[in-house]
Amino acid sequence: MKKHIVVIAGDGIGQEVTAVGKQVLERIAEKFGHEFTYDEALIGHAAIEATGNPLPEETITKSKASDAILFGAVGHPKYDNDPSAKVRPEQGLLGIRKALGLYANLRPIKLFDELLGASSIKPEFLQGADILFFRELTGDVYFGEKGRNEDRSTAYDTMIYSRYEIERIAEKAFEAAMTRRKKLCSVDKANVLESSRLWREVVQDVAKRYPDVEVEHQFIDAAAMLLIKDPRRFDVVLTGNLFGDILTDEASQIAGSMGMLASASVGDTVGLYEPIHGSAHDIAGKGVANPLASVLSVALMLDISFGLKTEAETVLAAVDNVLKAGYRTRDIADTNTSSDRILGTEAIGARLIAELN
Ligand SMILES: NC(=O)C1=CN([C@@H]2O[C@H](COP(=O)(O)OP(=O)(O)OC[C@H]3O[C@@H](n4cnc5c(N)ncnc54)[C@H](O)[C@@H]3O)[C@@H](O)[C@H]2O)C=CC1
Ligand SMILES: CC(C)CC(=O)C(=O)O
Ligand SMILES: [Mg+2]
Repeated sequence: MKKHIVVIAGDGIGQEVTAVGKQVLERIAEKFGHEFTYDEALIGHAAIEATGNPLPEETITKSKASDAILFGAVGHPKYDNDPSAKVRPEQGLLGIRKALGLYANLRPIKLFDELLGASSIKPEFLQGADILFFRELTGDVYFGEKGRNEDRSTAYDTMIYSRYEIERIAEKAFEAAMTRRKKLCSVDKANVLESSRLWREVVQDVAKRYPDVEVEHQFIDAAAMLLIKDPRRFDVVLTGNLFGDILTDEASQIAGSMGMLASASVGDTVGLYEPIHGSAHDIAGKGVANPLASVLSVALMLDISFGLKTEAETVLAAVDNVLKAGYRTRDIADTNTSSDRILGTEAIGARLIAELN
């Protein structure tokens, strides 16, 4: 199979983990006789430095012409600590999602058995947890009108959703629930927010077309609590952009670490595959970042964009085997991990490649 992949590594650990993700793609192509070609594109802080723009036009053009995108992360402390910055790396990521119509962000939360001890949640509440988040990605407060009043002493961001935006992501989530345990939890704040009341209304309407799916509605505050109290009660979780962003960082603790959660951003055009984490300034450049979220994002790309199920399963099995052999990056190490098994980003990448031989 011939495929063209654009690699947008971005900032901080985005560079480090995406290098491993790309190596896995290259190894899979070699092993299964596929012809994958690659191009690189700029985004975020790296793009601002080079062009003044967090999302250069060329990045959009290259992305639209590709079969899939492997994305790393954006972000730089310079902007995080400067509230008045006019351009920000994060605009690059929000911009590419909008430009490519990537309205559905699928975030699977699956605990590898070997990582039961890595989570801060007690193992007896975790075993068997398997959740698929559908986070809406191109609407909500991230894209609504925002601004300041004249003397800049008041600021606003608008939480806004249209029926159409809610309906299309809800349909995707219900379709997924039909292939899983047929349970769907929609998360909103309909007791307070008008946009959430529309959200709930539309989800209830879509639910009528899926009578086999057991639907529940939870408010975001309670959902955040239930996720940690009893993660196994959830199958598919459907929610908006902001709530999904927050809940899935929380859910990373079910899988052991932010470095374990992959995602697929899909919609109208080409799919973009990205770890859920950011550029992690605190560990960037130290060679210790966990690249498995990028590798698991590659598995999602092989499966969803290319339909290469065996290849995707081969990647998952390689990750599982590396973990079974006891290798860990330090974020997923626990008291039972011997120090010679705690590896850096490149070294665990090399173990994975060896596993794929
Ligand atoms: N998708 C993206 O590009 C995102 C970008 N950001 C940006 O990233 C920058 C840092 O933001 P934070 O709030 O610190 O979020 P973050 O996700 O970068 O890091 C949060 C915590 O998780 C750890 N972590 C994250 N990924 C890891 C990995 N692969 N291996 C080991 N540990 C990992 C970090 O060391 C940090 O302690 C900011 O500029 C922010 O705007 C934040 C979230 C998502
Ligand atoms: C720029 C942010 C919205 C990125 C983020 O935190 C995410 O998509 O999870
Ligand atoms: Mg986030």
